[in-house]
Amino acid sequence: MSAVIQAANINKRYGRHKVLDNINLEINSGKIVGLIGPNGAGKTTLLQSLLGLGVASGDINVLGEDPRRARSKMLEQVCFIADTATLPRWMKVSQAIEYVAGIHPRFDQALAERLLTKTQIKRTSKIRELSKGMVTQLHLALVMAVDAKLLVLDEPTLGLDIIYRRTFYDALLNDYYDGDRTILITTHQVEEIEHLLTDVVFINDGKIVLNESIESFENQFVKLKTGPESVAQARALKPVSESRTLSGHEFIFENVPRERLASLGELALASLAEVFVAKVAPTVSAGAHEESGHE
Ligand SMILES: Nc1ncnc2c1ncn2[C@@H]1O[C@H](COP(=O)(O)OP(=O)(O)OP(=O)(O)O)[C@@H](O)[C@H]1O
Repeated sequence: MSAVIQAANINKRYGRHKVLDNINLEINSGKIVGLIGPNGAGKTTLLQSLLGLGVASGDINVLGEDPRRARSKMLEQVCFIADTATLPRWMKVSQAIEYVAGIHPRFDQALAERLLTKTQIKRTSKIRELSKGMVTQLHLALVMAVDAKLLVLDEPTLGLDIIYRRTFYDALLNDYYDGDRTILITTHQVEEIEHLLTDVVFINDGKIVLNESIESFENQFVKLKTGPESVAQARALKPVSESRTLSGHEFIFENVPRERLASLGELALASLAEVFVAKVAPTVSAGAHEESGHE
């Protein structure tokens, strides 16, 4: 397995604001990596730095090239869709397809057309006649039809309804991903990508706070559901978060052996969203703890 992205000591400032704070990241081929962080965490800035679209200090190597020196060569093997991507409004859908076919040697026009048949978009429509969600669908169809080694998606399903979001992620996994390609994806809708990721990276305030394969994530974190009788014992084992539910209490633990927890209640897998909230918003869970301490 070879490294597709290697980034070491990446730093970036806007004035006095440190937006990327000594980021180190390595992503191997065949991985589907979720880059997850709250608003303003630095996700887009990091993606842009990795693709040479923004200037950051540090060592960056993407598919064997330094994107700051050989950006066009690197981009031949990369497909990128930004959350702010636009298409010329006067163009017809058919013209947009022909345009990409003309500039991208690895574009599969028939595949793009096939993907569009899963939407309401007509080839004869002008871009300005499409809804916002349909423009995104068109973008995604164009991007997924490019045979790239690395696909970078920044909030790809923003503004899309749940039915199309599901269709898109199904297509990404079943039609696009071949086990060799690498996909780096940012989204706020963590629950929707959880099942397709091989690896997860949490970023907060410009720093990576978690970087694990899903397998090791599932070993590391566990959820305990318990009744009031075991709350004190559970708290003594230092959960990373605690919340009240209708039926009792739920705790998330990090690196606490399951044998120590099993007698306190029911154990379950902790979801990415639950751990994300626990790791990235500790003040919120501390508040929940205080509240539940009154009983
Ligand atoms: N051109 C700029 N000038 C000044 N500050 C910027 C600029 N671009 C981004 N920032 C700041 O850098 C930080 C990271 O922004 P970035 O867009 O990378 O976050 P993000 O994680 O992608 O957020 P979101 O999920 O809201 O899109 C934010 O605090 C933002 O205000």
